[in-house]
Order: sequence, then structure tokens, then C-alpha cells
Amino acid sequence: MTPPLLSVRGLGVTFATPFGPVRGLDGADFDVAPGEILALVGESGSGKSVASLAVMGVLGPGGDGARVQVEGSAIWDAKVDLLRAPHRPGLAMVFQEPMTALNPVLRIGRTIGEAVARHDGVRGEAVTARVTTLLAEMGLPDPARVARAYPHELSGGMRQRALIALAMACRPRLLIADEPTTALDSTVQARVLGLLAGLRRSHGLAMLLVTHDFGVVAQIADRVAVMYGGRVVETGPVAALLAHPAHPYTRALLAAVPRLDLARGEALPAEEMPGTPPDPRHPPPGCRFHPRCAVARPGLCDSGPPPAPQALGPGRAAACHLLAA
Ligand SMILES: Nc1ncnc2c1ncn2[C@@H]1O[C@H](COP(=O)(O)OP(=O)(O)OP(=O)(O)O)[C@@H](O)[C@H]1O
Repeated sequence: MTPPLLSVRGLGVTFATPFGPVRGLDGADFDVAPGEILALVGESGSGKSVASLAVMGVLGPGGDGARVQVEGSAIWDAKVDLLRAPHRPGLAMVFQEPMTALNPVLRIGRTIGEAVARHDGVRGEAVTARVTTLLAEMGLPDPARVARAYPHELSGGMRQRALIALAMACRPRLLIADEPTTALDSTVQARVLGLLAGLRRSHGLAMLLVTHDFGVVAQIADRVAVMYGGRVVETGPVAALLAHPAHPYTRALLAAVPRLDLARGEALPAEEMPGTPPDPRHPPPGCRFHPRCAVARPGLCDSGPPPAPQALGPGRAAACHLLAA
């Protein structure tokens, strides 16, 4: 088996707030293989963004025994704090809202040019040439004109492409994309997803894709990691996981997705998930999903944390008391 490009074990993040510590991520485990697209999915507050920011080094990860490795080398290790370097070689990030991620008072070419100069150690014409190539590669017509534009002069889709060009300036092997198409309308969203899929093909780029949209997952991802309450509760290849979800939370999440294949007039299935995600300051005892779980067993699911994820088939695993019972 190919060793993972990114390996994350026991990753945790605690925020100090005026109301006390908030455990935003509580021991997340996942791997991304070279050239693979892994989607992190889950409800709002499940820890998807915190996980991606912690891997990127924007938030200091914490947690007993936490370990983040890229190509087998630790970029962060709880036991060797010196490795907590702000720079993440081989990783780059694309944020959800390009209007805030791009500097509004700098021309696009200047922003990307600074990244090119820093990463490639080049100056002058070489920077301009690389910026133009990057923008053209993102499918932007007239890249020289786009390079001279300010962010507000571009459409949302063009800005998102410019932001992807900025990330690609660092020649990453893994792109972390946090809801990269959420702010776009559906036709532009499809084109940006097509661009990301093309970059994976042409550059062998791996991706950690944060999304709450199963349409995006089905369209572009190879594997899914489902998050709940700051932990990964189920992982698996997209087709198998969508067809046969094993964890009660994954089943409830998929049942809540609106369907377009119903005949006109047919009632929408009332599958709204009861309750709300756990409060990270006071998580429920036992399995964090048990208060909302349709099949929870009193005395088992509320008594202790679920066992370690159990293998369910090729590349599939889930952490649930009932699977182990
Ligand atoms: N700066 C912060 N201070 C305190 N708590 C935070 C902070 N950022 C995130 N959290 C908490 O961490 C938990 C995980 O948040 P995160 O943003 O990762 O969720 P998410 O799954 O990405 O949700 P969304 O889909 O809404 O972006 C939440 O309970 C959130 O309230």
C-alpha cells in the first residue's frame, strides 16, 4: 500500500475563551494518499475547518500524542515541540471567501508574484512569466489583464481561480481547500470543481477538501472522512460510504440531504436530524452522538467513548459502540 502523503493522528485544538476552554477538535485521525482527494464532511461545528487550519499550522495543534506527518516526516509532533514550525512544505491552502483572502489593495499579479518570488527565488520577468502561466492554467482568459486587476474588479469565480493560482504558486503536493465553492453559484461551482479535478490530474495533486455538500463530495472526492464533535466517526471510499453508510451519524446526515429525484408532488421525506451538535464545552458522556442517535442503546452508548474505529472492508472504518457490540 502507498504510504500516505498526509497522516494525522490524535489532532486536537483547544481554544481559550472567556467562557472557559473550548475543545474545537478532539483527537482527529485521517490520512490522505498521494494524488487523492479526501473530503472532510460533517455539520457546522463538527471541526472540519479547525482540522484543516491545524494541519496547515495556522492553529497550533495540541493533544496528547498528536502527530501530523507529510511524506513520513513529522511536521508536528506533541513529543517534539520544536517541529512546530509555521512553514508547511508541500502544503497550500485555498479559503472559502476569496474577497477576504486576497489583499484588496494589491493587484492580483502582485499578490501572486510575491508568492512566486518567495517560493521560486526568482525576480523581475521570471515572476511575471510564472504569474501569467499560473493564471492561464486556472483557465482565466486574458491572464495579463487579470494580473493587472484588483480583486473587486473580478467576478467571484475569477477571484476563486486567482486564489487557487496563489496556492499553486507554492507548487504544493497537497492542497487544503476549505469550502472552496460554497460562495459561488452552481454553474461557477461546477467549473471550479472541474478546475480542481484537472489540477489533480495534471499535477498529481492531493487534496483535503472541507465541505458540507454531499453533491461536491460525490462529484470530486475519492474518500470521505465524516466528522462529529471534533472527531472522525467514519471513513471510506465515496461510492461505498454513500451507498452503505455504517455509522448512525453518517446515515442521519445522508438522510437529511434534500433529494431532487422525487416525483413532483411527492412529499419530502421528513428525515431532519433531531437535536443539535454537542456543545464542545460540555460534551455528553459516552458517544457524543448518542443523544441524537436513533439506535443508541442506554447503558452502552452513554457509558463511555466508542472503541477505536473498526475496519469494515477495504479502506472503510467506523467508530460506534453498536458496530463493536
Ligand atoms: N476561534 C474560536 N474560538 C472558540 N471556539 C472556536 C473557534 N473556532 C472554532 N471554534 C469551535 O470549534 C468547533 C469546530 O469549529 P469548526 O469551524 O472547525 O467547525 P466546522 O465543521 O468547520 O463548521 P462550519 O461548517 O460551520 O465551518 C466549534 O464548536 C466552534 O465553535
